[in-house]
Amino acid sequence: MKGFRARKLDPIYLFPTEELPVAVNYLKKLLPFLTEGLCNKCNKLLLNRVDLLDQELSYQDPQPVQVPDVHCYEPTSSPANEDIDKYAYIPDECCGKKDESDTHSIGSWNNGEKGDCGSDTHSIGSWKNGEKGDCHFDTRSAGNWKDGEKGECHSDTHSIGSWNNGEKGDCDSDTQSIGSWKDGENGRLEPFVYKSELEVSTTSEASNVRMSWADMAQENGRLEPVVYKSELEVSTTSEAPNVRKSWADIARKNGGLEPVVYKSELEVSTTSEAPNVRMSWADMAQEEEDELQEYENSQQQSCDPGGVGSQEKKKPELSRETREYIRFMNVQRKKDFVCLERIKGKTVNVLEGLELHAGVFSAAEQKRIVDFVFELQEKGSRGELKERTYTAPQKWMRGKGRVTIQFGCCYNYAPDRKGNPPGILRNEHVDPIPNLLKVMIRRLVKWHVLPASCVPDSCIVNIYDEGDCIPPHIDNHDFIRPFCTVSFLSECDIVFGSNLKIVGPGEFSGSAAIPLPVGSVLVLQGNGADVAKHCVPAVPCKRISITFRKMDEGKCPLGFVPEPDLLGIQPLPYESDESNVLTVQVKSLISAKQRPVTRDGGNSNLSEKREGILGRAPTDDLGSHSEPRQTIQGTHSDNDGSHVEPWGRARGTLSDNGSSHSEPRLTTRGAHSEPRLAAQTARGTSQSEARQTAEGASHSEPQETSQETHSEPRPASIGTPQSEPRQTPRRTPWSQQTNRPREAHSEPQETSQETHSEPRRASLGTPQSDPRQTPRRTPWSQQTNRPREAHSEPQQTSQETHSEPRPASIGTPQSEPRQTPRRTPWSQHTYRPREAHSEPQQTSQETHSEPRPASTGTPQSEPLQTPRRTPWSQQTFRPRARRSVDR
Ligand SMILES: O=C(O)CCC(=O)C(=O)O
Ligand SMILES: [Fe+2]
Repeated sequence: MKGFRARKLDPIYLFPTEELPVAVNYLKKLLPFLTEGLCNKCNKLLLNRVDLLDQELSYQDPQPVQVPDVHCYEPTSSPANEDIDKYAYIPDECCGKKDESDTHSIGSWNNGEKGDCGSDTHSIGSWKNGEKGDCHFDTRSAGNWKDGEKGECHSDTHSIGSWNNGEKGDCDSDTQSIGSWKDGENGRLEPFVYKSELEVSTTSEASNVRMSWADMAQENGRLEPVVYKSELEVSTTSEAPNVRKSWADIARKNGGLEPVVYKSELEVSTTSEAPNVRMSWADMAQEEEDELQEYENSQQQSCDPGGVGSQEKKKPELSRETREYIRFMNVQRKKDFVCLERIKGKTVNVLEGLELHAGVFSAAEQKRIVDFVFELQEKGSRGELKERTYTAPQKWMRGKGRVTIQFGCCYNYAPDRKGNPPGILRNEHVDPIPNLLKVMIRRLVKWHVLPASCVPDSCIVNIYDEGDCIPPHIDNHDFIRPFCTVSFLSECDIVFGSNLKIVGPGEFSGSAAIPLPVGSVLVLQGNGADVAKHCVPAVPCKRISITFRKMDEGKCPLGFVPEPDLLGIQPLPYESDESNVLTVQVKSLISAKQRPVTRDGGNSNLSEKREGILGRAPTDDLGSHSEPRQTIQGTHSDNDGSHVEPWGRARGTLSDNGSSHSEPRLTTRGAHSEPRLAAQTARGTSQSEARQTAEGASHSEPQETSQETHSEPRPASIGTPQSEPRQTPRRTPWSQQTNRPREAHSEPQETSQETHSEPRRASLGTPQSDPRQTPRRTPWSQQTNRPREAHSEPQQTSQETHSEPRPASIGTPQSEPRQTPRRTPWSQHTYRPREAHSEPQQTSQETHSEPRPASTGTPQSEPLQTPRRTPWSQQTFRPRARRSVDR
């Protein structure tokens, strides 16, 4: 302690005192890096210094560490405690609570060969460095260091910046972690983002590409007719998949978007492989009379002269009711997600119950909502919201999590220092749901996104800065199902699986990665909500999500009064037959609209070629796109391409096109078109039955079981090269995702590796040589459903495996030494069956090795440090490759 005090002038003391505990904690966690390559002496010296700091801190603040409260931090009375509160220090020790839930860790680091956590682990900065550091029970750790051979965790884990860095750092559980290690440039909500967006949007080249809602949104109200025109043009082109550039795409560049980028997007967008259906929504975004616009008008009558408001003041030709109905009918709904896992000997579609709805919020609406969220954030940061409403992580801390703003109830994602369990804190109060968000709720119910029986009465706004994440978790059952989350600003993946793994700081791998398009609504229920955990790995650029949930009646905050204007919401009538006047009217309007326009001036029947945000659209009429929830179930089991189930046809198309893809998984492809039935059968059989199985088993089962559990059967034909050497997870685009069963047992050994090499998005068009340290995203508009060039990547089988189709035009140099994850457009994702058991190692690994979208086109030899993502359209639910992050 003496020596320590003598070093009081060390730079470490430039830190505010209250920040030291976290700094020291991080230092401890970073020790493996800091000491790597050092001689013993230096190593010891460094260790001693950190240790001294630690001792000093203990001396200064003997407070016990607290559990991280990811979404809802405990208020504290002192700055020092505040830090602790927010980052939840918990002793890293097994406390014997084997309730398969909630591991709360901050910066935990499993560094052993097997870093599996089989239980409820609450750790902060725990460091498992041994070969076995197994803990199959509730472990609460803070900054501990375990030298075990296995540090396994099979449970609900809430971690902040946790990092499993061992060869097997499996966490098959609910992990609530805040954060990736990132430079907490917190709250970079500078207006210039918008400015740059605006700049871009006004460039001539950009205008044509911007047909997405997001594109329009960035116009900040200046929705020039030409934009709509171009949107329409684009949308009618047959192949141009993606013109949609999100604000975030632009925003992330912080103003640095070169026109050439847009140009290339345009080029891509005009290529004709994938039509863009979104223009219809965009067109409809002009709905000045819709609810959101009305809200806008009522809230800011004086704002935006010449902007969206005035633009849209043009006299609508149709009644508001008709226009709303058109929009409603154009909502694209994907409800057939499939990712099979083997749980307790049964095959379970862990994505059963998930739905993705696109086109629910127009670009203009998104813009309003995002602006409103930023206003809320500012209010919160100024202390103008209730204490528990607004929570912002400390800016100086990497992996600090994200800003959260809660309404309706205070939700404790993890036990807090007061000992409150996860769930709704009935004695805490937050602000009521703002009007605009209530408008959103009404939209969600009216448009059949959420059932009228489940009108949300609470919500949480998540504001992710680049690098922020939400760790694996299952939403607490204080909220009933379904619930949903709406995405804004930028697309990102949400990863699902019964056995999610921590791959690195803010990086997680799982069975399936689903891209969340800007403006989309993901509905969670069934297995997708309760068997699979979900997480959002560190986002490549700023993102906002709003999660709407209805509280269980018995769990509402004391004194809670339901919002009167959320009562009695009536869903719009939906009738698939011609008896509904609106339906007829809308259909004729839409078919008229679709017919003529193509970008090149030719005629094209949009209905034949367009591709929706959720994948390739069915070739039939509107009904295909807009079928409400009730149609889903029946549709799943049959693959007849009926328009009740639009995506079945979409998948068929993809399968058919499989041969055209340059990706080497010919077998897989072949398998795609053929085994669909099998897949669906599997799905059908698994859903009801499997859920029960999975419910009890998925979260906390011991390893032996889990091994079997997770080893899924798959059609041999879909074999993914077992030998793939990939180091990091990759994602495959959505549009290529099919509902085929994953391949089981085809993989030789270590599951985990594959596991971690899972879903990724192959990069499109992002310069590989890019010196940036942070992930770049490829503009939506560049995302195409073209097969990526196969074998262009330097390595072996895996390469093949992962070389999925990608837009040739957007080809990214394969040899580039990328450091950060890249994403591939979801339009290329396919849900192919995962390959099971192809991995070389032991059972436990298998246990945790989840299905992953086979990769796509990324060179196996790539020195990636972080997971890469593969475009949606290329995504398949193949078994994940073993974890790629080798130490
Ligand atoms: O940000 C997202 O899309 C997911 C949010 C989420 O999982 C949650 O709020 O529980
Ligand atoms: Fe969630």
